[in-house]
Amino acid sequence: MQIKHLELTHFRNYHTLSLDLHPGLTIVTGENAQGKTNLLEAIFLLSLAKSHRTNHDQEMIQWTQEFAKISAEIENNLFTFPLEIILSSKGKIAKYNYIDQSKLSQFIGKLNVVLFSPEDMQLVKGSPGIRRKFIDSELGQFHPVYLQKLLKYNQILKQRNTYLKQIKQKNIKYDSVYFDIITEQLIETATSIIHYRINFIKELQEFSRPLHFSLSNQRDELRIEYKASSSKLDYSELDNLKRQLEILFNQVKAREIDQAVTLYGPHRDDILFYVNNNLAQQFASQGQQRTIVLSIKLAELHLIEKSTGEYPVLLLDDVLSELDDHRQNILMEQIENKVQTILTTATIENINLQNLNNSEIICINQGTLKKESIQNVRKTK
Ligand SMILES: Nc1ncnc2c1ncn2[C@@H]1O[C@H](COP(=O)(O)OP(=O)(O)OP(=O)(O)O)[C@@H](O)[C@H]1O
Repeated sequence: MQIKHLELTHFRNYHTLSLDLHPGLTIVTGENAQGKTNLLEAIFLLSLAKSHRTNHDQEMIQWTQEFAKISAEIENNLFTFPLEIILSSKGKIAKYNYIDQSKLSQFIGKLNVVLFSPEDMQLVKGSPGIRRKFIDSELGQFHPVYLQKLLKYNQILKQRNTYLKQIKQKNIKYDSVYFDIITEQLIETATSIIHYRINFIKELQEFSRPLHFSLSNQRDELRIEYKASSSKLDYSELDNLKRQLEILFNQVKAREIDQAVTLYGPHRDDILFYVNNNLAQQFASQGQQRTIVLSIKLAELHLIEKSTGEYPVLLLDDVLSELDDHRQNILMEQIENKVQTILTTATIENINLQNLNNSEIICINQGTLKKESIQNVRKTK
């Protein structure tokens, strides 16, 4: 899958932009605050209908403008199609093939991307919420049904927590029949979310393990585990997961009413990373965290290819120059001639340009782009 053409109107510091994209590697370089990340953010938005760095769509509209528009021509194995997102004070319009998609879940994943940005370093040592967000957005991209289930789970969870609060505040009388019904609905949806997540983690582990091993110079073995919110749940026994959840919810009912919150479920699960059987959350160095995240991101490329039959577009925001030559080489081997990649960097000083042939360099200055041939840049380097 690749982006053939991208157009931006009033998007952050781009007043207008019209750009044909190279099918291989594009290196976007420029000083700080010139619009490199903004460009990747626009592409990410076309994939997941939301930004990777803000929850406020209005922030992406160019100051003093009424709307922002991002459109692109995408090519997959079968055909070429247009995607478009318009942001305004009235909300967000997402179009596939020029037709408004009233449900964003129908739009999400038409373009598949994998993004690796400096914030992803939080994946290993940050809060569990960051890891859940990661799993949700990756699964959501190629399993629209997962997104619907997640949406439903969050609605029921909110409804259940509101009910628990109302009981605690004595605003309403406890109705055990009603409470059992919403609990049952919550368990039903939780069961399928956990199934999806565990299968995803298994596949992620399968693909990332050999990548991690070679990235770490055959030194480190990576293991990824999906961790249940309660030690009473055994996720290796998936066949009776629903029953396990029913027993647990029954046991903690009184405590939940007392604390006015839903104590267990996928909204409190986590992912654990182990390197050579040591918990990475506790001990991994900056370099080891980077290697874990890189192997996960590369594994995702293969996972998406396995699931959709095509490699996604890879977006690397300011991460390549932090990698040593060995890791840069493995990354290049993985993407070469098969994954359209757009990477940003403030300087190309630390980037090994010698083996980069199927690529293009774009120099960016205050939202204005200029293409340079790799041979020219190599000469001046
Ligand atoms: N809504 C907006 N309207 C206009 N300009 C904006 C808007 N939002 C952000 N900007 C501008 O975009 C620029 C930042 O762009 P971006 O985050 O892409 O930088 P960058 O080139 O990736 O820099 P760095 O290398 O520091 O990460 C800043 O100059 C900022 O003022």
